[in-house]
Amino acid sequence: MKNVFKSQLSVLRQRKRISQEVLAQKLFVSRQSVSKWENGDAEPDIDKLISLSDIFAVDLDFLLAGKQRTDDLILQLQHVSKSFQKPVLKDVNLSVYGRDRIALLGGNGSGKTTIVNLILGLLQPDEGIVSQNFKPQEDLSVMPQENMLIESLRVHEHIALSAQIKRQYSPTLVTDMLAKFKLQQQSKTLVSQLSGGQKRRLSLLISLIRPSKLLVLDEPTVGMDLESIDFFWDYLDHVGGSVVTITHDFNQIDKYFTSVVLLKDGVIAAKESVATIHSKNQTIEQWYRIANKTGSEKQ
Ligand SMILES: Nc1ncnc2c1ncn2[C@@H]1O[C@H](COP(=O)(O)OP(=O)(O)OP(=O)(O)O)[C@@H](O)[C@H]1O
Repeated sequence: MKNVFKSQLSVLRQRKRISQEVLAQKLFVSRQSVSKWENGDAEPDIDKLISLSDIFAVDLDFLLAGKQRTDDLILQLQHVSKSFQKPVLKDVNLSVYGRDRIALLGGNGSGKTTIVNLILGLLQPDEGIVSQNFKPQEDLSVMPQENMLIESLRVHEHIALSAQIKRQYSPTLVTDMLAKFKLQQQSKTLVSQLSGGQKRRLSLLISLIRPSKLLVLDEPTVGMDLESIDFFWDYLDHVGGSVVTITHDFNQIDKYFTSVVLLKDGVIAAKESVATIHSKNQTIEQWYRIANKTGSEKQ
């Protein structure tokens, strides 16, 4: 348990943006004790473990072993196959739990968007089952790859309309969201006149108007400048619920995700928790490069 725990502790602490010092104060221990736990040189006793799971709002299983509770299952793909002119997905199994943040990885054409479309119900599997343990109309939020914005509306009108559709409208919501997403100056701009990055920001804003159990994102940071990318991941980190994202933004996967799923040749070639990868002193990019090699490249 030690190896996974030390990585979980460090990831959860950084995600909460608290220093070792502050965590130590909360637990009435020395900063050196927290440092030793994160280095794997010592382990906390059970009282401290329980306090840690409270502070990070995670289950003990998740804290110790990166495992989620099975009663928290919100989405499951079981033996899912999908073909177009040729097989794209073959017998894919994937489970998403309550606080999962899953990065879907794989080369071009490996089937990532097809999985997302199956999750969203935009496609039906040829074989197998996609079961959702939530109400899609209320609990599912999406930021698709293509811009689905209404270009003829002004930014503030679009936010107000989306909020009304999602039954979240309040007089202050539009101004609050514009401020949070740094789009105040574009409030009266026509959506058609926004830059590509501003459109992605507005898409994200709209997908987050309503809290959801599952947020699905397809290459969300494509077309954003560096400042917007940082803002995006930082903001996403404060979103409750589970997140399934297609992204190859490896630095961010290291920081913000709980597990990675690698698609190759129509199957899930590898699935691993980020804590386990870190416990082997690998970054996600290093893990991906090894796991995604073809058989002949590995020899
Ligand atoms: N509607 C469709 N009709 C025919 N073929 C399709 C359709 N959708 C996807 N495909 C094919 O299925 C394969 C997987 O496509 P998919 O978009 O899921 O891959 P991806 O991993 O998301 O790729 P990328 O990284 O390039 O976005 C590709 O060969 C693609 O051409």
